[in-house]
Amino acid sequence: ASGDSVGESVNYKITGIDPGAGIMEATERAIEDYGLDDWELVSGSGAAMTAALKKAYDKEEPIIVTGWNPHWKFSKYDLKYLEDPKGSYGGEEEIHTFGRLGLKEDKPEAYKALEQFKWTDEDMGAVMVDIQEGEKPEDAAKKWVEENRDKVDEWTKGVEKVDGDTFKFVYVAWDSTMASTNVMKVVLEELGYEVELAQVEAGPMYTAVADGSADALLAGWLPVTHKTYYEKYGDKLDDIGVSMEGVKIGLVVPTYMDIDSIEDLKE
Ligand SMILES: C[SH](C)CC(=O)O
Repeated sequence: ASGDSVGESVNYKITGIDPGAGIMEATERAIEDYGLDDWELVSGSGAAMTAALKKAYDKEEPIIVTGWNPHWKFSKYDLKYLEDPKGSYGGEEEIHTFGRLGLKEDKPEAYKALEQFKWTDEDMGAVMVDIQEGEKPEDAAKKWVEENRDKVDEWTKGVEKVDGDTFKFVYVAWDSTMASTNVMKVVLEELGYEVELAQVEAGPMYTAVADGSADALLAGWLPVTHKTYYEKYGDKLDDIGVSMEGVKIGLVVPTYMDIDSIEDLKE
């Protein structure tokens, strides 16, 4: 009912994603920091979160989700981040590429391409929107590579081709990571690699690169989102480089909700 508090209007629930995601740890921290004692963070998956967002948005009902940029939801819906005056979500983040120790010696060509891999949220957004609109991730990636040959040529500048070497990426089914991992699969295949993609949860994504059973991951969100994973595994990872700057995480709501800050959830 309109007289309800924002908490009552969403049954004091924040709709999250997979439990291992760093944004979930950051949201638990926000619940603590802002004293949101009656509130519950509901875990699920990236897909379940966007399905719940669509359902609420289409009926202009209140909903609060764990959100991040880049993400196609911002081009599909009118959304806003809740201000985070206590800084529970940190500030601007970078997406790092982490390789297993020894990768530079074993697969120098792939390593150099990963070092040179750098793109913008618009680039990634184009792939994400195509996937969200029904294109297979690999087809959306192929289309982007063909339409952005100049950028891809920068990534592969000075990189020798190989003949059938294997390469294994691990990734979590976050829309942003599916876009980057499928694009780099196409790029490494053009260099002659046999590329395998393994979809895993966030913890296993880090342990696979740390124990060397996978070659690389493209979703190292730092300094805040994956701080815990980096503290645990950082000494067993090679930080190959930053593929994107200026990304962010936080709580996101439709603009039709008249709240502006995480503080407003306290009422
Ligand atoms: C792509 S999501 C911000 C990643 C995460 O929360 O761990």
